[in-house]
Amino acid sequence: MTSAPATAPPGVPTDDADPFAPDVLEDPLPLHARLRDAGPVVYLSRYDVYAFARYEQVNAALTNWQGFESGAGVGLSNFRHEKPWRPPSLLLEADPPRHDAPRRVLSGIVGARALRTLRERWAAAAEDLVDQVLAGGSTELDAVPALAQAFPLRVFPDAVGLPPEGRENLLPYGDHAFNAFGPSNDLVAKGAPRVAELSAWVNARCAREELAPDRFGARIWGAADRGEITYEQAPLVVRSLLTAGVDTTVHGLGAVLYAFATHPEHWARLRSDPRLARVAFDEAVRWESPVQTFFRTATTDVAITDGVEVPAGRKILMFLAAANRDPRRWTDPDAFDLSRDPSGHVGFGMGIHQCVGQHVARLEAEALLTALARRVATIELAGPTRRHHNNTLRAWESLPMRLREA
Ligand code: HEM
Ligand SMILES: O=C(O)c1ccc(-n2ccnc2)cc1
Repeated sequence: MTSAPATAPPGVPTDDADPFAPDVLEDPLPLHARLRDAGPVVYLSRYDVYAFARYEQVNAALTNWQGFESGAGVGLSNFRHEKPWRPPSLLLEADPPRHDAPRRVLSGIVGARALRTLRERWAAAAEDLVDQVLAGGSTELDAVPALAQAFPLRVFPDAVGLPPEGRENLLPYGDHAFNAFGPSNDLVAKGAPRVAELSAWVNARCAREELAPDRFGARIWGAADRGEITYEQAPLVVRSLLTAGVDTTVHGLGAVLYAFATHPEHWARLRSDPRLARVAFDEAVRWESPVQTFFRTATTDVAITDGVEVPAGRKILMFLAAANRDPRRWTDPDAFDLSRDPSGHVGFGMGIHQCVGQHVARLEAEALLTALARRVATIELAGPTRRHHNNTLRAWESLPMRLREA
């Protein structure tokens, strides 16, 4: 804690922490606890933003789209004052009414009902991948490239209808996009040299002629044929899928694999009842929160608690991960617990912007975990783990693991 700078609002505690500093990205838990304990809202003087770390305030902000808008950007940059690095998202960075039609179209294409036809195909793809990694019997591998990255890249680009060439661009493009929600720090600078090339590749893939028929991408263009969105909007909606669709699930799968590798008793439970795969994934998303933070902008003076308000035009920083471990909301929040009911967690957001891809993520996780549970008796760490730093994502760089075949 430091002395409050001039612009600190009266009655709001101040903290000069840098949530995007390497030591915090390596282990954000102490900062999350400090911010939760400091109060319902904390002024972060370093970035001139208002932080919400408790479940109550994060949930309230997520569901108050009128008071806290996305249209000025959901990163630190305020689009009212700064030019976005790319044309804003028609979903993530839009408010009603502009947000409504793109959202309706996308939820019709990647929503739970729409995915039923993919269930068997993705289950088979997961079994093939597990057969491949277990080819020589029990094995040691790095679960990040071998499973967490390999499986989404095996199923998602095909589901979108992308051509086979260049798919290796998806991960670095998404990594940069998620860094770009944060401050212009070393992580953003690291991605800068490739932004033009990666953006050009992604933008080119959004064109109708690039996309295989009757897949997610082509169906977005089909919605434009029916007048549900315009032909100008269609490629940007495809871009949302390409930006969001890989890095998120890669790190969601990394989180759930790490959770099981460090909780052998839960792996045994999953093996005895593979139906636990879906709740295990949601508990891992609560526990690890692969997407850690998002910003909003106050559209008016918004009252938070008695006498404390966020002034119009200011940015708030919602610590989804801190809310997901708030002892005011969760019993034993730091435990990864398969018996817990994780519903209500904010790892996928809440309200009108709640993750439209959550069903894709759950289906990928269910497919991979079920295939592993069938074939792998024990899963354990087999060496030092390494974090991958990103301004928004909680991620693993390396998860050395030993898989003992059943
Ligand atoms: C573990 C995986 C994932 C996590 C943790 C996650 C998390 C989130 C969160 C927290 C939001 C809310 C953003 C906000 O309130 O500003 C969100 C929105 C969104 N997600 Fe995801 N996501 C995941 C996977 C996906 C996937 C696989 C897709 C695409 C197939 C996707 C597409 C979207 C889109 C388009 C939005 C914006 C929705 C809107 O603004 O109406 N996400 N996601
Ligand atoms: O429209 C975009 O570019 C975009 C949309 C959604 C995400 N996202 C974040 C968490 N789940 C998905 C990222 C980028």
